[in-house]
Amino acid sequence: MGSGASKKQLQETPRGTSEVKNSSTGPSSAIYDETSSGREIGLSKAEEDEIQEEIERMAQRFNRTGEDINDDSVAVSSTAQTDEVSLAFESFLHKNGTLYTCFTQNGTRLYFDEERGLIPFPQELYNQGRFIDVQNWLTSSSDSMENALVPEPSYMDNERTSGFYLPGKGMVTTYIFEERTNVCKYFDSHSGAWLILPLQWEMNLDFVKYRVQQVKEALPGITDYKEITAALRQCNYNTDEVISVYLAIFGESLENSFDDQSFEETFLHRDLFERDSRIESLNHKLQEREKEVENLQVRCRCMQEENQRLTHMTQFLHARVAEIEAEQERILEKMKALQRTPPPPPPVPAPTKPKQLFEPKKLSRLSKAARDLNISNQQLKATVRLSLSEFGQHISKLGSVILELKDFELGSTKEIEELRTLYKREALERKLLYNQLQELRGNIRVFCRCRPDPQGLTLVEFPSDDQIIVNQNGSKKKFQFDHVFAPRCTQEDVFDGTLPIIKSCVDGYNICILAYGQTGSGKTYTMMGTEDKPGVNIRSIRELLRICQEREKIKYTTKISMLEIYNETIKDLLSKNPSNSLDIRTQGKSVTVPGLTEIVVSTEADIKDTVALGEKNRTVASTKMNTESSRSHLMVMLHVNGTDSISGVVSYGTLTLCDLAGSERISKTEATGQRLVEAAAINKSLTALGQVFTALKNNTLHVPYRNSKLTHLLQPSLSGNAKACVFVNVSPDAKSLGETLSSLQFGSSIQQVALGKATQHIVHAKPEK
Ligand SMILES: Nc1ncnc2c1ncn2[C@@H]1O[C@H](COP(=O)(O)OP(=O)(O)OP(=O)(O)O)[C@@H](O)[C@H]1O
Repeated sequence: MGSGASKKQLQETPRGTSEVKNSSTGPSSAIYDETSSGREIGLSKAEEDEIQEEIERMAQRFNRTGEDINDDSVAVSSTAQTDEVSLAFESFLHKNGTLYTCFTQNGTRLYFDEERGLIPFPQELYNQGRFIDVQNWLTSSSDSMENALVPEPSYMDNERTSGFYLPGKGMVTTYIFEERTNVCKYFDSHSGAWLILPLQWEMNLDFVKYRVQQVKEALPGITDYKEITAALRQCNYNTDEVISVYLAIFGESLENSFDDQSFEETFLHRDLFERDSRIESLNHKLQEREKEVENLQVRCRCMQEENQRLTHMTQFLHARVAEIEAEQERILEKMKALQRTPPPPPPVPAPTKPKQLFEPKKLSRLSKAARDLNISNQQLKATVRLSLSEFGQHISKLGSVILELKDFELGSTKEIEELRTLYKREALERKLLYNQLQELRGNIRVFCRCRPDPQGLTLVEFPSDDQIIVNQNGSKKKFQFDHVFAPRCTQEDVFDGTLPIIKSCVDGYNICILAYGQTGSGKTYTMMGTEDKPGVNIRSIRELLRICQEREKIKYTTKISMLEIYNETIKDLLSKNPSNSLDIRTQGKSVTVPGLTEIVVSTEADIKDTVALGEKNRTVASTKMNTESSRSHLMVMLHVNGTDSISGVVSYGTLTLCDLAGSERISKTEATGQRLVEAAAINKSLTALGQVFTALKNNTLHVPYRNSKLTHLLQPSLSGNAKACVFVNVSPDAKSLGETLSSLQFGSSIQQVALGKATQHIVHAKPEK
């Protein structure tokens, strides 16, 4: 291969386009004709030679000679001169982002393949890309290239790392890799540059559309076309890769559906997850701080004790010194007195030798002992004084350490207070998020209420406002609910818990509140309450009336009906003949009780009168039947219909308040006769209720609503149209342990029942003129 390519040759050599056109047939050549935009690059002779030499070197390195290449070539002209090289370099941009630099030798377009060396440019590539004006292309992307050459600041490393919540996987770490991906560009004739095609336009390319469709068919759950296009971009337009990425993240669920709601749920989940981890770390910090303070307090106490001990010791030493001084004084006095004492008168001569009372020897010994005593006393006093001053220093040091500790404790207590406030706020926000999620899913809210025990003996504990622990033979069983109302909670507290759910009744939602539990556990107290402490029934009706009256532009009618289900018969408690039984009628999704009395209420007095009438009839009926009220299910229904005078929207909401009969097992009641019949009826209806919840939880096609009058009547409230809330009432006493556990288990199981997002019952009527 020579280097005889001259400028003249370059000019005379037709542009590569026509050469290929001549040597190629089929559709590829046509495409090439349209797209080629190769440009000759003006080079000096020396540069040409240099390039030529480089090409030769490369060919040799790969043991490829010009002849070898010609053998391989498909479209090489045999008559062409072997040493003629056209230095009209052309750049071919493949769809996959590869840029081929070609040149023409002996009328054949060649390019350098890293594996095979110099080879003819393959025919099949012509319709897989296009020739580009490399200079313009480089100019258009020069900014980014320049940037690429500038070393990135170190913080970029951190910017590339991040975290993200993926459903089913939790928080995952992300890293922005520098990988080569295909980029779809368009030629902007105005600027003469290749620019990145915006995603929205890219979606309209047949090439992309086809692939998006493929992904969509494989994963019908993904509805966002733009998102799929973006994913395709990232995966070099490889549909298989996109599909496997989605499946890896979202799993099989995408093969079914993944609608807006699921996305919303995902985001809520993420927020919830983040909040949980924040709460956890706050909790951790709080615990650490509390431990620190506890340690400090212990240290402080030890120091104070030490201080006290030293003070006592100092006092004792002071006293001892005083004692010694007094003793010394006393001895000295005694000695002086002795020395002063005159010798006694000579005794009456006796036959024996007279004995001296104070021999001089003895006296001098005594005085020596007194001197020694004095010296040792002085030494002792000096030692004590030294100790005392050391003690004093020690005590003052201790005092300042104690002060420091107290300061520190104060600071820590403040910090703990702040942490506690933060913790409470996080917990509250978490609760709000959780509620939103529950709302979205349509989960049944389950509240637990524990009644007080008159004897004060209790087997239950309340570690937090959403947990209850039951102590059973030494082992502890923990249950978690949306809220747990401990015995000290008031009727107001309980009502506040239900308020967010109840309120939406005025906007056309069906709301249902059930009270479940054994006899005497406080169901009636929770729902109906007493004269001075009204329960959820009266309070919620009162609140709904208040909201209705507040909304001046919407005209509301509110009606109450009350019924009782006793031994599988329905009694109208507001009727003049409450003992007459009524039937249920089903029409489509609506379930009604034809003939059921509805009384319009608009004031609190109306509510009280109506509810009192219902209760009176219930008592009359139960007396006639020789039974107790708790042996039947009571349902109070408030129908709230509103008409918006401006928009003409009419809403239909119903609030169903249901005080269920006692859930205790027949065996425990030891019922016989009439009581056995009642217990069997209750058992049947509560079992049916359990079956409905189980079917809903398992998403089965058939939900056995019609297995009892109770579930049949509750169908509209438990079939995805409504928001439902269940109170699990429990007693804390030992003899109710079994029933308490079974009620709590029932509550736990229905917590997972998701009714789906509640539907608003509204119609658009013509607005009033
Ligand atoms: N939280 C509470 N605070 C004070 N008293 C309560 C509470 N819960 C229940 N009681 C009292 O306990 C007694 C039994 O309660 P209640 O009648 O509400 O139970 P119940 O579950 O409805 O029973 P039944 O199934 O027989 O109707 C009542 O005297 C009630 O006033």
